[in-house]
Amino acid sequence: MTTVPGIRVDSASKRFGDLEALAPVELSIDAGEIVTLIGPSGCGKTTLLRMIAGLERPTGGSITIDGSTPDAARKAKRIGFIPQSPALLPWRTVEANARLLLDLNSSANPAAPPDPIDLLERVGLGEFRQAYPHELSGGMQQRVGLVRAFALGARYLLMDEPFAALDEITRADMRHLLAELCEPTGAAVVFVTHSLAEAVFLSDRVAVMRPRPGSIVDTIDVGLPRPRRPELEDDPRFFALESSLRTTLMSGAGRE
Ligand SMILES: Nc1ncnc2c1ncn2[C@@H]1O[C@H](COP(=O)(O)OP(=O)(O)OP(=O)(O)O)[C@@H](O)[C@H]1O
Repeated sequence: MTTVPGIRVDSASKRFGDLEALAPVELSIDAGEIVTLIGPSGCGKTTLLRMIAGLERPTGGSITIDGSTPDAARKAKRIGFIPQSPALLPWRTVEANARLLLDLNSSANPAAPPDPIDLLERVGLGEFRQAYPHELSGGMQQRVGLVRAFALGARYLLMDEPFAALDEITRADMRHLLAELCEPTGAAVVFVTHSLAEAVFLSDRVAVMRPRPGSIVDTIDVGLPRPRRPELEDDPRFFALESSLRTTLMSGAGRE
């Protein structure tokens, strides 16, 4: 059997009753690529992400991950899903929360996943291993959420506005941290956001969406070298890309 590597969204569409949430969408994401979905509220970003995660079934078309169904990919631990709120278990310590997905998925991942303790050190939470979630700030909790997802060693990480609830400064720290974590693991990321800065800083490509019905109107190649460092946000190329993405977003929403 030939395996098609990466995430392939082939004319996938979604209806909720009478509502056409997503018109047929085409999207290909290669191994190791970081792709952002951006667009106004209600354009179907979460719906598309949930279909890729196998949490919603497309009404039409198909989605494959390394040649298998999203459901099979999730069961094989190829996919990690990171929601807006990290939903840590209050009765488990930081370290036990970081290990949670490993504990729930007893069969070993074929690719040796990174050690959660090392990851906690890398994200600056080494001293908080024995703390409980209520003792942490929102940004620290989301860092535990990232560690928990990366510790699973999944090849594909699907993130639904993971930093939306954080203040601007913490949010910037988090995107810098995420970019750093992605490099050694080589994980591909599909990242949903409303933030132009997050889209430009993190992505290899940005898929711009519009609503009624949800669709991808343009895909922008960011073309900046990786690894991305925080200084990039002072680079004129960063501002130029942010501005061009804003224009595409406004015209996609019919506001030009
Ligand atoms: N389970 C559901 N049942 C019915 N309608 C739904 C369901 N999930 C989403 N929708 C509808 O589908 C459309 C797309 O929703 P979705 O949450 O994917 O948009 P979004 O782009 O992620 O929005 P936001 O940026 O506000 O999170 C919306 O009109 C929404 O009301």
